Amino acid sequence: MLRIAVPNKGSLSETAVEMLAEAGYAGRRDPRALTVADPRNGVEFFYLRPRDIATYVGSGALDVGITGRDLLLDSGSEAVEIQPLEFGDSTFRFAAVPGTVHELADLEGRRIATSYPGLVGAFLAERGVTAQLIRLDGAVESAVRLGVADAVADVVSTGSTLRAQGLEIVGPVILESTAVLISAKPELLGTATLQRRLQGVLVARQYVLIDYDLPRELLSLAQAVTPGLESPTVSPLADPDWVAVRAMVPRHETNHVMDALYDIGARAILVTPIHAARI
Ligand SMILES: Nc1ncnc2c1ncn2[C@@H]1O[C@H](COP(=O)(O)OP(=O)(O)OP(=O)(O)O)[C@@H](O)[C@H]1O
Ligand SMILES: O=P(O)(O)OC[C@H]1O[C@H](OP(=O)(O)OP(=O)(O)O)[C@H](O)[C@@H]1O
Ligand SMILES: [Mg+2]
Repeated sequence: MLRIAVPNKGSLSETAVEMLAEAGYAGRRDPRALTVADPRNGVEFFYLRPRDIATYVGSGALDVGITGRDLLLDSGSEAVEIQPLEFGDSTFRFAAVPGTVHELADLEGRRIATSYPGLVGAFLAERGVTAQLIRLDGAVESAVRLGVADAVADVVSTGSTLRAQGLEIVGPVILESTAVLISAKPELLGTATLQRRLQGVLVARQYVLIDYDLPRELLSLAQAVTPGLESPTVSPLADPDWVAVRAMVPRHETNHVMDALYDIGARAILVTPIHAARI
């Protein structure tokens, strides 16, 4: 049984659980359950705090896990990132009251509040900056106004939490984070299947199938617009001068592609979602 750690709360939890369901795995019937066995798929799920997942996976107690890149690096765990999962994107930044900090060097000797002291400490040490890290559990943006820190280092998504506390982003990007699959033993039996299934979910989310009919003589023009992954499927129609074409297209390009195909001379252009994929 492959033992898989899944975030039980927080920003990453809902999408992680959805992705696993789309990948055909069993989920929790009881939302408070801490474990779910899925013998048919040869896996067992452990629902854990996202911050703890890298620790469990790094120690070998669990085989793979879903967590944030920032949380992985902060933990100092032995686990490594084996696949980005294309959700839970965030940036990790310093912030301070406008006019007080202009560049990284201005943080020298200052107090920086953060829930990610491992990540921030390593970043500062690599750049030769010595600061006092104030470790807080959350709502770190309040720390400056309340006088326990001179700056903060935290997850930024829209930036509205920072602004509401009278702070602005300062200094370099500490990290671009995203949800990732992590493991300390990626060669373990079953990990590759999990990865392929999750990749299938990503492909199904990113691509659609496009079908259209086309005068045969225009095929090379249309093929340039819809090259597909390998190459498009081209099938004969009853009318020997026409062909039917099928290809995968990035979802966000769908309408541009349909316009371009129509202009070339394609007709009966149909788009359908991909339910599941194994590439
Ligand atoms: N808007 C966001 N706020 C916080 N974390 C986010 C956000 N968007 C993505 N993330 C990612 O989610 C992970 C943090 O999740 P975690 O569950 O620890 O904190 P949380 O979502 O703030 O939940 P809570 O603070 O309620 O426990 C990090 O990897 C972080 O980069
Ligand atoms: O840039 P924004 O879109 O405002 O989002 C970022 C904020 O959201 C998170 O806080 P959360 O609500 O999880 O509270 P916490 O600080 O207690 O973790 C994060 O820690 C930032 O404070
Ligand atoms: Mg939070």
